[in-house]
Amino acid sequence: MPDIDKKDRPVTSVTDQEALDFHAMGRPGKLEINPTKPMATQRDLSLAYSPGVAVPVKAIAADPQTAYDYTARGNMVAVISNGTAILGLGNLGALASKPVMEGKSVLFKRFADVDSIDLEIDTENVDEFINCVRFLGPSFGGINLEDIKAPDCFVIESRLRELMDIPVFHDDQHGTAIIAAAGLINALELTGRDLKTTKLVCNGAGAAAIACVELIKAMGFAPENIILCDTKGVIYQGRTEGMNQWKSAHAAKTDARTLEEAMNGADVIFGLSQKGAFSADMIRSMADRPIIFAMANPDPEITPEEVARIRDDAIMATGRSDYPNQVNNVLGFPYIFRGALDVRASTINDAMKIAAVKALANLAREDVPDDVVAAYQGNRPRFGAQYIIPVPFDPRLISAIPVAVAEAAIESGVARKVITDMASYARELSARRDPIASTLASLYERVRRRPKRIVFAEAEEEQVLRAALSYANQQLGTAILLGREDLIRATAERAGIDLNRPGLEIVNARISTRVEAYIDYLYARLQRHGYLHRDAQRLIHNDRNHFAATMVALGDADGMVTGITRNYSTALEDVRRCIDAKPGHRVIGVSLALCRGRTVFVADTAVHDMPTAEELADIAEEAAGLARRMGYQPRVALLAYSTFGHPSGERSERVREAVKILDRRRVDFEYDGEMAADVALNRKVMEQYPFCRLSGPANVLVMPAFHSASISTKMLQELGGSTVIGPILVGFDKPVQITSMGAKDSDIVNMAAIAAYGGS
Ligand SMILES: NC(=O)C1=CN([C@@H]2O[C@H](COP(=O)(O)OP(=O)(O)OC[C@H]3O[C@@H](n4cnc5c(N)ncnc54)[C@H](OP(=O)(O)O)[C@@H]3O)[C@@H](O)[C@H]2O)C=CC1
Ligand SMILES: CC(=O)C(=O)O
Ligand SMILES: [Mg+2]
Repeated sequence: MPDIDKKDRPVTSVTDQEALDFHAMGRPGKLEINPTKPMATQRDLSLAYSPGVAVPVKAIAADPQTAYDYTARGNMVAVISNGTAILGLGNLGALASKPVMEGKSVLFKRFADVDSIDLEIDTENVDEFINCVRFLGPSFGGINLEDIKAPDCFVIESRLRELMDIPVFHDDQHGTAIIAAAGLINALELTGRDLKTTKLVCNGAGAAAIACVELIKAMGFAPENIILCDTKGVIYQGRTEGMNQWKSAHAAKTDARTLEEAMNGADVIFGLSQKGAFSADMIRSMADRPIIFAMANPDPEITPEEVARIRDDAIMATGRSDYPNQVNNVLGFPYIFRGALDVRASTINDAMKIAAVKALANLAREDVPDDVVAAYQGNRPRFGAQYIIPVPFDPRLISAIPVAVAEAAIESGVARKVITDMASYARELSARRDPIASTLASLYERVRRRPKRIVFAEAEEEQVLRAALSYANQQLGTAILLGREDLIRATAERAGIDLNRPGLEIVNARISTRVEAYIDYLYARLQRHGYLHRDAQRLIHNDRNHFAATMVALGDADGMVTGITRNYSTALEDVRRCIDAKPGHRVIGVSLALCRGRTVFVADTAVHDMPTAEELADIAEEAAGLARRMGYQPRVALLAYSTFGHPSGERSERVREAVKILDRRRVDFEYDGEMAADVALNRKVMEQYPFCRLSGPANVLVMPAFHSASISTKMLQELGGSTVIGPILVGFDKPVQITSMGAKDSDIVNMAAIAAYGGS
């Protein structure tokens, strides 16, 4: 008998006390509501409430579609339950279902930026429930029904679908069916099975089970190969006990009467019933390489550890987050509603569900990005028995699934808004989840229009190769992979990266025909700085940063990215030996801090330790230039601990002097200082200085020294929940970007895109 494999143990687990503490800490529960408009002044109140609010009221009365423009309806989904089938815990009532419903609402927001509110309706009467929900249509863009027991859920959903003109979707039915079907397609592929001949048993004949069976039949699974079981055993033709019309529709022609008999020789078992429903003997009796989806929550019908004790050839999935292969509707409902809302679909139909199944199944077969690896304790999942379905933290889900759903809605005629440019819709979707993506979206777009050749100086490293591949895949240009070809190929092989795709080009420094030209160039630059010809030879032959930077200097590449294998200042010195500052410019580092929808440029976060007044003025100019190139109107604050002379002090003197230098230079952007950070960033505090020349809160902060720049950006990141991009190097004559050591592939590709943009 096989040992319990380490891979089958939960990757995390929580105690009951931890779960209670988590829900109780801070503000109890998991949800709060935040306004989207300022509500600070008398004028704000006049606009948001009386009298201003009357204007959209009249507009909506005249044209109901404008509710999507003037209210939150179009992005708002209600999660509604009566608590009659809470997970696999049974009927514990409406109130007890609230933690699950709050959880679903939070997942809507977290994964797909859909606003959502939970509504627990305290009735088990089907008509009362329907009457309660049917009149809520004006409030929501969609209704997500949850944890309502069968068969009531079937009646409730179908009646509400008739009565309401927005999507009504019972998640336990269709969400579960979509994910299970996607996992099943991949598990069949991995075990070499055909949909038409595979034998499947489904334990449970409630909401989730009936929908799963219906969906896989619609996708081509042979009805005669499926047996459903419930608490009374096999649902066979002619059975009368505990039946309803939904079970009857799937009654099997079989002699099997118990789950045990049904599972004997079965290829696939779906558990949508209750904890512990599968015994060791049942699992033992299944066919070779069985597919076991034990999806009951919170505890599966059988655990992966138990299965591993019985046999080692199974593909095993559960509904839980702490085992591999989580077949759970969390992978579906946020993204399916996202796509449906974005095209204002009147319903979620079969075409949209099947599109979601295919998109999910396909995604699991692709290489995963570092963000997923980071979310899963450094394990990189690869398509196989332990990874048949994407993981919930996969950032690609937000663009892959809604696009497929929206396209299917449009094609099947249920969309009330048509999206014509799906590629740009996919980019908008990524930006919804990732503030970096949204900030850099227009930059990426510009690079796509004028693709660039960027040299990835450390291409023997796996994350650099992934970034290069992503750079090429995103049509940003050609990624030049610098390194020893045999090592690059070995890394690519290990990572499953195909180097033969267009947009990737290997440059082997050792055999490049350009080596002599690069040595001559470098020797000419360094000979009066203590370097011999053989030193230049050594740097070009042995050092990737010098080779890459010289390539860029001599125009063999448009830009470079490096930094993974060497600390920042060393990499910067390497580059500086090969490339100068642009005439009249100074090389500095600017970090972008993204916090609650606000972007602030902070400088200098890379080069100058204790800048002089002259240098501070240069830093202000360079940072303002970058802000402008990235589409912002710069408002530059030169920061200090004091504000306009108070309290006076020697350290602020340098900053005051820098402002005077900018005055003399007659620069063409707004700037002022010296000022404290709250004056710079808070309109109200700034109003105490009516003479301040900034027209609004600063978006470029010039720090008095490197230590304050570094400390403040790191504090913003750790305490303020900000996302920080950079430092971005500006001022070099040729585009060069340096990442931090250990940067993820997505960080590297952002830096490569910024380098490419620098040359645009
Ligand atoms: N992983 C996922 O994403 C999801 C998992 N689920 C899980 O599926 C299960 C069912 O949920 P749902 O369909 O919403 O609930 P329902 O109440 O609608 O249905 C429950 C079904 O399970 C059957 N059942 C209960 N216990 C057993 C048992 N020991 N043996 C055989 N059948 C049994 C019931 O049989 P009978 O008809 O005879 O009463 C009924 O048919 C839950 O554990 C839930 O957590 C649900 C949705 C999503
Ligand atoms: C996951 C889920 O919705 C359930 O178990 O009911
Ligand atoms: Mg549920």
